[in-house]
Amino acid sequence: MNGYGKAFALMRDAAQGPWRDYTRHAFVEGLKDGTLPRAAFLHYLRQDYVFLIHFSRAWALAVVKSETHAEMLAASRTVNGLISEEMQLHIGICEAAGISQDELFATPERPENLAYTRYVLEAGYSGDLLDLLAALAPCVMGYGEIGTRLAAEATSDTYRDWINAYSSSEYQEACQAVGELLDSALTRRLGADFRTTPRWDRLCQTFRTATELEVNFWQMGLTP
Ligand SMILES: Cc1ncc(CO)c(N)n1
Repeated sequence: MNGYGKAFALMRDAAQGPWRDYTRHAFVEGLKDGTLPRAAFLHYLRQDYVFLIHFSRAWALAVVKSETHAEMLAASRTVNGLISEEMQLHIGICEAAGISQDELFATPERPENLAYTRYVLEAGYSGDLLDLLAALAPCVMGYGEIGTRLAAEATSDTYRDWINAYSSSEYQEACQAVGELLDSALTRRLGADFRTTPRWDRLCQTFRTATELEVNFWQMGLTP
């Protein structure tokens, strides 16, 4: 399961344990077999809507931290995809469940949620595009992997809309574009042998921390 680029595969392999905890979390398995309680799913979705607000801000910061037109284009496309596609999924599912947009927008942010997005934003504020992308990659590609696997393995249609959104060709193409952006940004700033540079280990550490914060986010989802 790959196709999201060279650097992503290396960072994921360096964070194997947390990556497994993230992509195979009990919450994910509940989406797969339909045993996840509806209340937990809706609670998660409301928190995730708030997450996506700050996540979009972090991708907007990637436009600010870009050094080429191609980087700006890739980052701004991701901002647009988040705001015009992914957040619409949340609004639509919540509306169908009787949660109005006003209620959704007024969702109080849980600390696990806040910790994650502000960690990502801080990586970008105090670092360069590489620090920011290392913190952003687990979110984008993790859901890409989860979506692909669940589309193949789901034994229930209960959460099919959610699974379809993240296994869709649009979302998968977005993951591939972010993978290419990560590879090219690394090569531009650190050279083709970016793995052998002093910064590489720190970037892998940022990727690992963001992955651990994803695990906490699923755990929060299980406790409405
Ligand atoms: C917590 C979280 N991580 C990643 C994604 C994918 O964008 C999401 N919607 N929510």
